[in-house]
Amino acid sequence: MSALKIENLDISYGDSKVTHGIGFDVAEGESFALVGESGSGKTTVLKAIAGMARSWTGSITAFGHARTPGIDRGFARQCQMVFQDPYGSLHPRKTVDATLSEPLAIHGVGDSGARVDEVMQSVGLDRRFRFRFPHQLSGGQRQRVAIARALILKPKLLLLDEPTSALDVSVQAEILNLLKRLRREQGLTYLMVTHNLPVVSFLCDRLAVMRHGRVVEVASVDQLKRGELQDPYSRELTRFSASHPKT
Ligand SMILES: Nc1ncnc2c1ncn2[C@@H]1O[C@H](COP(=O)(O)OP(=O)(O)OP(=O)(O)O)[C@@H](O)[C@H]1O
Repeated sequence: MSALKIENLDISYGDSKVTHGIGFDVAEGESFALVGESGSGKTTVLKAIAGMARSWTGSITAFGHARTPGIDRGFARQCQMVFQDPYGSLHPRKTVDATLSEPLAIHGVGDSGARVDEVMQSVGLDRRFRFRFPHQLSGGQRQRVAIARALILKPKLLLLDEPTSALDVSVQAEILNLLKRLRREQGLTYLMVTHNLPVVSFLCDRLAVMRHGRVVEVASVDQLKRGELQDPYSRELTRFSASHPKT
């Protein structure tokens, strides 16, 4: 079974159609990147999968569960999103404990104290941060909280929207290593939007290249590293990519 299957996905904002017939499959345990030009619709695809796009047609299926438009709690248990800016995505007046307990309460999961402890430990957040507010944390700690919140319901699939681009360079490597370890330890599947091809090489197995709202090529990261992408735009995009990040 695929972890995620996207078929013929057209997403619109008002009268404006942003994506055209998007389709790709992500295997269970795979880390898959969406790359491509700015404005090509990468984040919009993640938002549609996460239930944050109002108007779309086509199909979005995670672990055999077809998403229904709007709130779909069954889908949310399987699939959670981590946003680019951990400061903007965390509620300024909620402590780490409140942020992490909330999804458990919404989904009626008991024993939140133990689960909050467990997830904080898994993302490397010290217990003394539990009752701090976002402004009392560093950028890297805030992104760990955002990742912990995404993991609290034990989803199998994480949607990662530029998860390190808002962070200081020295912190980016820490978060990338954390994501790599979490995937290995918890058997997670990732769908990640990024502009950073070395990050793709470091964390992903395959990639789809998007342009003008369409997927122009799906390739393996090995093909990317060997310079074997076929589509002219993909080749142009990857010309400047080189090595792995030093993590
Ligand atoms: N809320 C919105 N309302 C209307 N149009 C939007 C909205 N969000 C995005 N768009 C438009 O949809 C298109 C795709 O945007 P999207 O953010 O998905 O692109 P992207 O590939 O992720 O770009 P980037 O790499 O710069 O983040 C753009 O033309 C953008 O202007």
